[in-house]
Amino acid sequence: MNAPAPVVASDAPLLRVRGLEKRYGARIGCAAVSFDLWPGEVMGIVGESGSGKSTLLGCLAGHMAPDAGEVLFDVGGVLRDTARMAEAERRRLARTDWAFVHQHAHEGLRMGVSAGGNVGERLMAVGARHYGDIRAQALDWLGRVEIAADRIDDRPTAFSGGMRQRLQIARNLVTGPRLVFMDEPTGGLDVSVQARLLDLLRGLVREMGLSAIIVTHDLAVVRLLADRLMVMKDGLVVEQGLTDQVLDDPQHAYTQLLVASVLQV
Ligand SMILES: Nc1ncnc2c1ncn2[C@@H]1O[C@H](COP(=O)(O)OP(=O)(O)OP(=O)(O)O)[C@@H](O)[C@H]1O
Repeated sequence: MNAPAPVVASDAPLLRVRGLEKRYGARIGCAAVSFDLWPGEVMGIVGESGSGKSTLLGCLAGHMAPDAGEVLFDVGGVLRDTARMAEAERRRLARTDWAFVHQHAHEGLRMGVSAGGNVGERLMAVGARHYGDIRAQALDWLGRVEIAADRIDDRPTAFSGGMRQRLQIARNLVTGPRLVFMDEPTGGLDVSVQARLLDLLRGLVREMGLSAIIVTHDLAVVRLLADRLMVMKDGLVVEQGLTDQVLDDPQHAYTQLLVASVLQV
């Protein structure tokens, strides 16, 4: 008989990860990753290229199956292992409770559908049916991400990189997800566009009390957005703690190097 699922109190974490490991043949993608994410908390994951950030995010978001460990998510007050639940149930969670903001906006948008449609179809996916309400909410969200109302019928192909990324954010947040995964959300954009997007994200995170996990190689992003920080190297977590603490007083030699290399720029 299966052991009963642990019932969690209201002060329990939203996400509990224990001993997570993913290998690609003999190569480690990530290993021995453990942490708790609390409601309303933003965690940044930083590390050099190949350190395992995307692998970890992919395992957390259910895009790939870990080889070992648990990814426990609070579903109705019960911590459920999302890595081992039925595919249909995980897909439902991905639609209702999670959001995923890709680095490249085109991966998270439907390029052949209007801006309003991109936002509206997510509402329809969670049951909205009234056209007027859907359009009104889409319009409201376009405004929140600073896209002019008269662009609602334009396709994202007619948008700039920064606008596309803001549209992807609107599409992801319109349904009020409980956990948002972001993979280099400001990567690949001009510096001035990055700054504006970062400002916008910071406003939304605070206003909505978002719980989020943000992968980035940019320490400015975590400094602005993340309450807590996890530093990865060669697939392992070498340091984690409060963002300011880790960046201002890094303990691990690799983190010291990372912080120093940014200061020199
Ligand atoms: N599909 C794959 N097949 C084999 N090895 C892989 C695959 N994907 C990733 N790896 C390896 O796993 C390790 C972690 O890669 P990962 O992409 O997670 O790192 P990352 O920190 O996200 O890097 P980047 O910042 O460049 O995206 C690396 O050694 C990488 O070569």
